[in-house]
This record gives sequence, structure tokens and C-alpha cells, in this order.
Amino acid sequence: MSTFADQTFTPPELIRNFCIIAHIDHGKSTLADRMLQLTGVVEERAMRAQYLDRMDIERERGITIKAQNVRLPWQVDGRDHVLHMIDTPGHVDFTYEVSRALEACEGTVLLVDAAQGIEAQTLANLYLAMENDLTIIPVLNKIDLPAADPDKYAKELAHIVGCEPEEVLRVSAKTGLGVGALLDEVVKRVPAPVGDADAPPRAMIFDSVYDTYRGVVTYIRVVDGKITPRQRIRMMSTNATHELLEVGIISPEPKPSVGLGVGEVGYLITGVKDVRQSKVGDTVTAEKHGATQPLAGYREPRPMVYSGLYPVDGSDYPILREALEKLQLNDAALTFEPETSAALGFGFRCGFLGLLHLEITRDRLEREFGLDLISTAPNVVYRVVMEDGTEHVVTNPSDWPDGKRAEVYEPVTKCTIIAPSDYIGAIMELCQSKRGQLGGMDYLSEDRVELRYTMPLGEIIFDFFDALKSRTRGYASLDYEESGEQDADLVKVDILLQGEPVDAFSAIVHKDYAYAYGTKMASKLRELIPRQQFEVPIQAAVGARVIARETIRAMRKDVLAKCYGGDITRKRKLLEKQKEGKKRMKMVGRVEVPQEAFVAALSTDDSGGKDKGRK
Ligand SMILES: Nc1nc2c(ncn2[C@@H]2O[C@H](COP(=O)(O)OP(=O)(O)OP(=O)(O)O)[C@@H](O)[C@H]2O)c(=O)[nH]1
Repeated sequence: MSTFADQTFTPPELIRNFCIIAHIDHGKSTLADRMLQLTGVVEERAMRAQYLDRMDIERERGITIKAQNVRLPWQVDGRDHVLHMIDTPGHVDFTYEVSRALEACEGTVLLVDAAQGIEAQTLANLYLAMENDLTIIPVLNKIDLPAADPDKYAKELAHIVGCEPEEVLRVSAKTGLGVGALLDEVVKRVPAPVGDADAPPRAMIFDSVYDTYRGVVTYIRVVDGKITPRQRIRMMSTNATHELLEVGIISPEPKPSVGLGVGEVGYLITGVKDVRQSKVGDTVTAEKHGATQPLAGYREPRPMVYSGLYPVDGSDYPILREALEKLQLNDAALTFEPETSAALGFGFRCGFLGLLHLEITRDRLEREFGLDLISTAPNVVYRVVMEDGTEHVVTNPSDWPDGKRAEVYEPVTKCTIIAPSDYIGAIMELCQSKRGQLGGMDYLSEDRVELRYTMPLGEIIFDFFDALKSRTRGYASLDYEESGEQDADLVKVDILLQGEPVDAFSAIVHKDYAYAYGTKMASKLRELIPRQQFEVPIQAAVGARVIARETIRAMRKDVLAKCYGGDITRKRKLLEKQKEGKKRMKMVGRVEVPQEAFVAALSTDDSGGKDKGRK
């Protein structure tokens, strides 16, 4: 332990814990870079853009660090302070994790682009910060830009934060202008952490990542007592105990330390191999004489959106399983279980926090594991109460219960949309068509509004964000959070080929939209499925009632009919070609459906939401 001889625990009154919250692209990473540079944590020559974002250097060092949670020394009035800058995931899918990260802080820098003003994620994060009682330091960034209008946006920002426009700081993260003054303000305005140094230790986990070499690295903020190496600890939500192999701080590389005291932020390593054993939001205490009350109510991450993932090539199934298991090591929120689809074969029913989570996961499976996947249309979780009082939780349309349903509940969200006021009409029209209910509307400045809607999650996960963007020429920003459930008139629409239901195409939709879904799917499939030797009716049905129908007419001749005469090689070639093609066919009853038809029919382009613009 001699290497730690020069270290002591930092007195809480010299500690400031803060985070930076901002809408995407408003300059959070650039500001963090400047802070690293200004505090001397990263030397000038080692500095490069977005230092903290780089995963490759983290890998090279054999430890996956989230350097975003970094310790910065800063002197104010001749006293050396320790600032912990804590990064937040920042996307709506991870709201719970954001709120845990916020809880590890006493203050936050609310960063807004001085040429753009407040956006939906600015507000969403601000509300979370307010719920956590954080001191908010409003800051306008990019004041070096010619298009910046700091006076206008200082008013906007002051209005929502509830302060005077003069209290809004102005910086340029790019040039560094005002960043030193901002750090001074962090020390002055953000309260020092309070905690009981003599109490049994309690530390909150606000992040945990899996590292190939070290196992899980857990990021904690100590509230009471202290955490020291070699100590045995207990996770309060599971009662699992571990020995602490290493405790340290990050500045900006991980450095082992004598331990972490009240108010300090750092990491710990126990050798566990799975992030689900070190869960965000859980409380760490000592195994013996530990605390009895966990810090905040721990909440298991709950999947909100489900989708079936199937390998295009059925023989990839074991690879897909292994890949999902690997991803789960670093993603406590990802759930999956095997499922079989008559149409798509063997695959997995996967649960995600939201659409972005789904897209990221799918992307990683395809890129990192070389898989080719079909994903079924995403759906939310429904609660169905039957007339006899039994209840079903439906995460897959094929589990939709037959029989007499008394009530069906769907998850709803509170949405915030911010856009130029010219688009109010277009936005309202769109939201109404998605069963949205207007909750309120406020002007942020004379030409920008905030609209608040209550909207079913099931409607948002389809093409809502794309539609919003196209109706507002990209100017609208959207954020939403879950907000309970409501009963709704929902039905299951089945798609039948020659009378056989194709499970992969079933969907649960509002009664009023059943017809639209049915006709769209039926006509899409008519385009996608080639003619067969016989006529194939395509039907959309709700229960036994057919609501739409298309027909694929029979093929008149078979392929060999064209081969007259004795050209045997040509005949053989044709037969072989047909056999090749058959491999990529799936049989639905007697109907051959090419793999591509499934991919195209389920493609998210016009049936699933893509909201890549958000973070
Ligand atoms: N002119 C100017 N550009 C800036 C300033 N700060 C950031 N930028 C630019 O704005 C863009 C977004 O900055 P980032 O730091 O990546 O923003 P972010 O909020 O971290 O974005 P994400 O990490 O993608 O959420 C980059 O092109 C930066 O170079 C500034 O003060 N002035």
C-alpha cells in the first residue's frame, strides 16, 4: 500500500460533484475537453478532441474506463478543490440511469447552444435535475459563433430555470473563453456533499461497465462512511457479497487509491463478470456491520419495447445466442428468451428500454458478430384483463389471449415537443392522428413553443419521430418519458397466407387503425411474394373477421415449360437455380415466401420508428 502513502481522503467541504447536461450537439464533450485541459488533468500535447469519448485508448490500457467520470483539481481563493465531473447517458431510453447519475451530483451545468436555444432534451434533463434538487448553473455555449444570439437565449434559459438573465454564464467551449470562470462558479454555487463519515459505508452505483480484462468496473459515489480496498462489500438489492480487489479514482486514467470517503466519486473492481451483479441504482455497503437502509429505491430496468430477432441464416442461431449473452454482460437492461416462429424459425424475443436501445443492440449484433438479422415490428407491453378476472402480460402479439377480454391496457408517455411556432398546426395534426392528447403549450420565446402531449408509447415507437421531423423540416425536437398506462380499444390483426396465419406479421393496433394496417400489409406482401403454382389469397383478419384481402394470381407455366427440345444442360441449370432459390425460401403452409419478402415487409422504413437523430 506504500504507493498510496501520499494520498488521503479529501475533506467533503473541498469536493464538488457536478454533471453537464445538454441537448445533443450543444457541446458537452467539447466543454469537458476544455475542462480537462484547463485543470491540467490532460497535458496540452496529449489533448485531442473529445478526449473523454475515446474507447480505443481505454481498451489499450486494458481497462474499460468511463473516463467521463473524472476528477479535476481546481483552485479557488487559494484553496485546492476536487471537482468530480460525472457523465450522464443523456438519452430518453436511459432515463433511469441518467437520474442515478444526477443523484450522484449536487449541481449541474445546463449547457445550451447560443445559436439554437433550448431543445427537448435540454428540458427533459433539466426537469430530472430539478427533481433531484440539484443546483443548476445555466450556461450558453458557442458564443463565438456569428449566429449566436446570447441575449435572446439567456432570457429563454433564465425563464425556464427561474433566474435572472445576467446569471446565465456565457462560454465558448471551442476557444475556452469563459470556461475558467465557469469552474469558479461550480465551486461557488454547487454545495459541498454532506454525509456521515463515521456511519457504515453507503455508496451509490451510478454506472457499471464490463471490461474484458478486469471484469466489471463499477462507478460509485460514496454518501456515508468509506470504501477501502480488500474490504468485503455487499450489494443491498441482491445481498450478494464480494471482495474489493481495487478502489480508485479517475484522473483521467484510473488510479488505485487508499479508498473513497464521503462525497467522493470513483470506481471499484470486485472481479464479477456480469454487470447485472453490479446494478446501476444499487447501494454498496460493508458485508459486516453494513448499513440497513439503501440510499434510494432501487429499480430493476424494465424493458418497454419488444421485438423478435431472427438470424436470416437459421444456422447462425447459436452465434446469435452467444452474441446476446456477450452483450448482456455489459447491458443490464437487455433481456432475451428463445422463441420460435412458424415463419422465421428459431430466434429470440428481446426486451429493450426503448427504440434507440433496440437499434443500437441490433446494430452491434450485426456489426460486431457478423450476423444478418430479421427483426419483427417492435411492440410495447400490454396488460390484458379477461372477463373471468385473469390477467395476461403480452410482450408478443402471438401471446394475445383468445376469449373474452374485459380490458386492455397500454403504456402511455408524456411527450415534450419543442419547435418553431410556425409548425404548431402540423404538429398538432400529427399528434392527434397518433391518439395524442394535448396537455399544454408554452411559448419559450416569441417564436418557439413547447407542446406537451400524453401519447401511447405504441404509437411513438412506429414512425412518429420521422413524421415529426419531416413535418417540421427537422426543427422539432422530441422527448418522452413513460407515464403509466391507459385502457384502450386494441385488437390483434393477423395476416393470413392461404388461410395460414403468419405469426411474424401479426400486430396489436388500435381498433381504428386495424384496417389501415391490414390493407398496408396485404398489399405490401402481394408485391413481395412471387407467384406460385396456385392462387394465394392474402388476408388480414381481426379474430375471425377478414378486414382486407389481396390475391396473388397463380403462375401459368412452370420454369421448365420454357425449355423445349432436348437441351438437357439448360434444363439442369434451371433446376439447380431453382433449388438454390428454394434454400432462401420459407414455407408458410404450401406457400413459398422468399426471405427477402420478410425482411422487406418487416423493414422499419415505414412500419417501425427510426429516431437516430436523438440521443
Ligand atoms: N463554434 C463553436 N463550436 C462548438 C463549440 N462547442 C462545441 N462546438 C461544436 O459543436 C459540435 C458538437 O459538439 P460536441 O462537444 O460533440 O457536442 P455534444 O453535446 O458533446 O454532442 P454529443 O456528444 O454528440 O452529444 C462539434 O462540432 C463542436 O466542435 C463552441 O463553443 N463554439
